Amino acid sequence: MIEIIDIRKSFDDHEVLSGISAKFEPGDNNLIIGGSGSGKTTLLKCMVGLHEPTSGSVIYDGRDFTKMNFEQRIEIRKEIGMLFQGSALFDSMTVQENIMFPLNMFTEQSFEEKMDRVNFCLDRVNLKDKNKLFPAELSGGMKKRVGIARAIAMNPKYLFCDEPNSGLDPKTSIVIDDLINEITEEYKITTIVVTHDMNSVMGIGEYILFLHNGKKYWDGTNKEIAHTDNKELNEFVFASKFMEAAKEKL
Ligand SMILES: Nc1ncnc2c1ncn2[C@@H]1O[C@H](COP(=O)(O)OP(=O)(O)OP(=O)(O)O)[C@@H](O)[C@H]1O
Repeated sequence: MIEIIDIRKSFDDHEVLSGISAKFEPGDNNLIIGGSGSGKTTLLKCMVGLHEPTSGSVIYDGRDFTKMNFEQRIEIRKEIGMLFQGSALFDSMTVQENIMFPLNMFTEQSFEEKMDRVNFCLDRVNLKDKNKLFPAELSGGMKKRVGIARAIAMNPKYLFCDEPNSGLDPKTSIVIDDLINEITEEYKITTIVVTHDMNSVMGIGEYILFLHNGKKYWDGTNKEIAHTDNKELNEFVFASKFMEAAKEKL
């Protein structure tokens, strides 16, 4: 479980996160949603240590990450998998080398052990035998799947995904959502997904944290979201005529 307590973040005098608290449970797809500039990516970066919060705490299963020094944080970093926006694969490396990268960085495993893990992860994301391809030879959806394979290579307890569906067609987006959902349940990972994709919200949002202007405006489940009277959330989720009409049936 990851708990964030009263997270604040300012850049110069501009406060972009104003006291966010939430609990993200293992085995659940935890989604952070909100309009552009609402602070989603900044919150995610504060959680993994890419930004230091101005104040507040990030607790990983009882361990206060915010109080740790660089060395102490390494242990938690090893337990974190990240799927970055745009997949962030190394273009000069093959699929296999990309997935092996964290194993080379963080483990003392033999080459055979690492190969076993690479092949297991590739199989898990339905990319068996694609080891030798380079990122330029993959479709957008395949790149995301390689990104997921790399993110789970270290068998993470925590998985962070920053807009996993950006740039994908609706059908491929659902494939990626389903994969994240399956992996989360199967390995009881505490998964946190930053998204603006309404299909994801409705499809896999077991816990949804809605940010607006750097503040927590609402949290709840995808079942509850259609029945909220929160004005800002309604305007965000049901902005399109299609979603407005769909709401009646939810
Ligand atoms: N490194 C930075 N320095 C200064 N301001 C920043 C920095 N990073 C983010 N911001 C500001 O913080 C606010 C929140 O940005 P953030 O990227 O977290 O929003 P977001 O909800 O992820 O947006 P989007 O959906 O467009 O990616 C914005 O006003 C942005 O300009």
